[in-house]
Amino acid sequence: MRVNSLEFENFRNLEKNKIFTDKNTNVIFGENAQGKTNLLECIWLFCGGHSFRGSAEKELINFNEKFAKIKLEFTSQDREQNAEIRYTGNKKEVFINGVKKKSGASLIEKFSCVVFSPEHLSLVKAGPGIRRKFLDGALCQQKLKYAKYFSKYNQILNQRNALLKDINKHPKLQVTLEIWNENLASFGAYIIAERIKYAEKLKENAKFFHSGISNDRETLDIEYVSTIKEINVDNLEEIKEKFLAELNNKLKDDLYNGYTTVGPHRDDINILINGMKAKNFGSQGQQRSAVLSLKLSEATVLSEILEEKPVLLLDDVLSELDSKRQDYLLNKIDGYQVFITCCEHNDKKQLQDGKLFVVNQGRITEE
Ligand SMILES: Nc1ncnc2c1ncn2[C@@H]1O[C@H](COP(=O)(O)OP(=O)(O)OP(=O)(O)O)[C@@H](O)[C@H]1O
Repeated sequence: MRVNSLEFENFRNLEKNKIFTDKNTNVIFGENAQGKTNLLECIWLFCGGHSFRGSAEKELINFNEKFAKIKLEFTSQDREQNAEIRYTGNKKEVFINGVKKKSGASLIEKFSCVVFSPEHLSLVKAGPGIRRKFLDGALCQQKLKYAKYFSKYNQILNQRNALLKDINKHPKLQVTLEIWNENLASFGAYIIAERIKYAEKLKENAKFFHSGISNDRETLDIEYVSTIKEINVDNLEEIKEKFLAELNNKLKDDLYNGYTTVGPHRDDINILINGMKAKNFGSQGQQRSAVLSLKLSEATVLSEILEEKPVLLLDDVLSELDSKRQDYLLNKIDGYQVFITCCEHNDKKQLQDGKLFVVNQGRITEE
């Protein structure tokens, strides 16, 4: 998959323009607050979702204007296609190959990107909730069944937690707990198995990318850590039984706390560099490299599903990385079209092949 050109009018601070992109690497260079991230965001919106900065649609329109228009010409499955999004207030109209679509969701099947933005560093730095969200987000996108089971699991979990609180006041209610345990364990077993399988795939690819970024100096490992032990992903019935046993073991704790203390909602993934937890022992550069490797790995797994490589949008990845790591990101990610922002002159000089776009107060020029 690749972007051929991008056109925008009244989009954030970007001056009306049409740019023709390189099929491999595109460096977006400029000082702070010039519009580099706005340009990546503009491409990202064609994936059908919302702004990766969580902005409302009307915030995408230039402060002084009433509408914005963005247009993408891209190649997917060897076919040249185009998509256009028009924003008026909080209203959005989507056109694919000139045909108006009912909703933005129709873009999802047409165009895909994987984005890295500095907020993704929380994958290493923050608590387990962010890492679970990373796994669940990817799996919900890949498998409808996962999305359904995940939503069911959370409903049942909320109901079980409410019941735990009620039992403290009305102990007779405890007999009704069994049915919630049974359901929680059924859906939970599937979630755990799918997450472990996905984490395994991520691990293999992330190892490969991290060894490239670090010039073979570091080994990255990812391990799924479950509150349910010794799991065989091919035996859902067995996982369910183990989950049920664990729910019974922890019943006293759960009643005391008023919430469920075991299950996939309490699981995590460990991200290890050279065998040590990146969160506790990794340098800034190592943590950034680990997250990048994870995101590149996510893109590889997605490529297998799409049978085509998604476009990579890398926002502000080069800072805190030494020149060898930067060289890998600028010149050695094979087969992907990459858009990468930077604000240091030395960083852009490392680009061996591809296009360089300079952003100055929203005006984009090709150098
Ligand atoms: N709707 C809008 N209309 C006009 N300007 C906007 C709008 N939304 C954001 N901006 C402006 O865009 C600029 C920020 O652009 P952007 O986030 O792309 O910066 P950047 O070049 O990526 O900077 P940095 O290197 O600091 O990350 C800000 O000056 C902001 O005021």
